[in-house]
Amino acid sequence: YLEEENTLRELRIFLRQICAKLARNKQFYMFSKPVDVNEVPDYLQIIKEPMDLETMMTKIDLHKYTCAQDFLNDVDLLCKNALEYNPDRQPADKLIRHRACYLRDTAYALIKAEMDSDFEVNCRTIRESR
Ligand SMILES: CC(=O)c1nc(NC(=O)[C@H]2CNCCN2)sc1-c1cc(O)cc(O)c1
Repeated sequence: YLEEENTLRELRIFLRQICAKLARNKQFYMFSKPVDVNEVPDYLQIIKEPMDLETMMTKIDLHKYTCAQDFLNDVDLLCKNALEYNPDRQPADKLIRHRACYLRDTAYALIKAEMDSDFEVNCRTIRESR
């Protein structure tokens, strides 16, 4: 009903700002679009549920997120995928793992800093009621 739609609209506007800010960061370039299987051919054999910032932006527009935690669950998935696909101690893997953890921690910090906690409680209530 109307108040709920206003709340969810405000959530989408907020999440688009967070997602755009993450996508602007050059360090997160490799997380900004779906993994290119030509670049990493074995990726889909190892990672069963890929996630990236462009897909998350599309999910916002498709009203797939009804609270900030739903969005952060996809941030966690993106990060977990990078840790699983890059387990080695070699520098290339360690750098990608570091950037994935930095992206995750940045997303949580941005949302905690910029989101009213009772706004998120309101969103969770709407999510539970649907
Ligand atoms: C996103 C991700 O997790 C990713 N991981 C990689 N790991 C490696 O290449 C490691 C794997 N272990 C052995 C040494 N190489 S490349 C890569 C990636 C980077 C892009 O610029 C675009 C893209 O679509 C995917």
